[in-house]
Amino acid sequence: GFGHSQLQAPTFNRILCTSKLPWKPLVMEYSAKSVPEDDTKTHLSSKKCVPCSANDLRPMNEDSAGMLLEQVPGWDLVKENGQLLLRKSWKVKNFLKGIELFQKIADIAETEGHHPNLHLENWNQVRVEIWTHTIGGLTENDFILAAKINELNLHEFLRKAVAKSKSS
Ligand SMILES: C[C@H](O)[C@H](O)[C@H]1CNC2=NC(N)=NC(=O)C2=N1
Repeated sequence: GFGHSQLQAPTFNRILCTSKLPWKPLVMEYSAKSVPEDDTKTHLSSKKCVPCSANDLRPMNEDSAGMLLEQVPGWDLVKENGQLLLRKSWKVKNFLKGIELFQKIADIAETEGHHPNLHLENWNQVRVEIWTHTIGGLTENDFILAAKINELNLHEFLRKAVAKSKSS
């Protein structure tokens, strides 16, 4: 087996917040067009990703991301090289289950037109990272995709849930 430490983010990544922690936003408004203002009560998983064009999307700030993070349990908010992203890890039963999980996630991504980075390492460690590449940051699209991935029934794929890192 392997220890939890191997599943944690590399040290140069700063985990800002996990969705299990309560988030106390200092700023109660979403930034600019990252999140439509009249739309904040609709559950993310029932929304649709919008096309990502740098013209009308701006990356959301940490406070906004922290608020939306509450709606995507198990996802971490990570800052990497000054850029925010969403990350979630699972330990799958075997390599092929990892590939099958990728296919399920890919189906969602293709339907939404929004795509995560998929990692399968050390035969059974799956890590999914999501951000909006076109703008180099997080938009509501990323949280919508994370919420839809959360709706997958992963029972047949998982060995057991990967423990979250204890530090934050
Ligand atoms: C037009 C279309 O929305 C873009 O090409 C999409 C496709 N999927 C994408 N996925 C992600 N994660 N970020 C993007 O910027 C992105 N761009």
